[in-house]
Amino acid sequence: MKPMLSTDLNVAATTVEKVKIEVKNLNFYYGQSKALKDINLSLPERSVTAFIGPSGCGKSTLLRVMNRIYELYPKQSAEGQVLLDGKNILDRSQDLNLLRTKIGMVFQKPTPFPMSIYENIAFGVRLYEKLSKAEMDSRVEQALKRAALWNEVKDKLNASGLSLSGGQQQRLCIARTVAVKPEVILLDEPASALDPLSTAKIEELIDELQADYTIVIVTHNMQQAARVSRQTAFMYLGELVEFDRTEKIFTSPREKRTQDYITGRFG
Ligand SMILES: Nc1ncnc2c1ncn2[C@@H]1O[C@H](COP(=O)(O)OP(=O)(O)OP(=O)(O)O)[C@@H](O)[C@H]1O
Repeated sequence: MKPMLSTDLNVAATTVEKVKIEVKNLNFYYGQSKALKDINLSLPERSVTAFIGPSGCGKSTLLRVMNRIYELYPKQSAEGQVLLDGKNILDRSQDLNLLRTKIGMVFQKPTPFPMSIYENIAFGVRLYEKLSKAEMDSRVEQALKRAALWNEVKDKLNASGLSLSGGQQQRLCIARTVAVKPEVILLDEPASALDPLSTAKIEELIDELQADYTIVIVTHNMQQAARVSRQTAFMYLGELVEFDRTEKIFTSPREKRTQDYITGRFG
């Protein structure tokens, strides 16, 4: 357990709390092009952290490093460390399957599998655990309840996941992520394709989930960052410009570039 120090620039909290993810001297490359420049930040456990900044500043790249999804693509590489509970997940000896059970990810566009609502959830669980039918039924129900979708789908668990509305599909994807019992949930603009009502539901859900999970959200929407997160990282041109408590970032940021961005002067 590593305490956060309130004197450090990259520290969001003033109280001592457990750091879940610590990014150290992280650089990221798409081929020759450097997309992340010496990023350092510590994310506290069981709270929501938002990444904000203008298009192309590296928010999604930073999120994608956190579960090594970039490794699926040739010519993408990371240098430095991302420590999950003190262990470097970028270390090749780390088991990728185990990592993916610990760190789940939800994408901008809802991506249900072309299978039933029930199977959308059971499929991922089966990859990692052998459960009886009753146990699986219970896991599916719990996950759907957690994602605030149970009441809407409990009578049609055999219907296709694709038959749901966009907002319901996104909650199904969150249920699918929650069902494998991760420790961290990465959300890449999870509400940007949704209407205001569905967006509000997703935000409520994020608020509830932070009691049990460490959540990182990339968002273009500054009001959303202000509503859902406890700490916010402002990025610009691949650099982490400022990281602090969300209230501080939005009311009295330390850096002029942050001030200019949050007041809409660029971006
Ligand atoms: N697959 C890729 N190949 C090459 N360069 C890429 C690739 N994906 C992203 N980049 C570049 O890396 C930089 C950071 O992109 P990234 O998608 O992380 O930004 P972002 O802040 O999430 O942007 P947005 O808000 O528009 O999604 C940009 O300059 C982008 O052009």
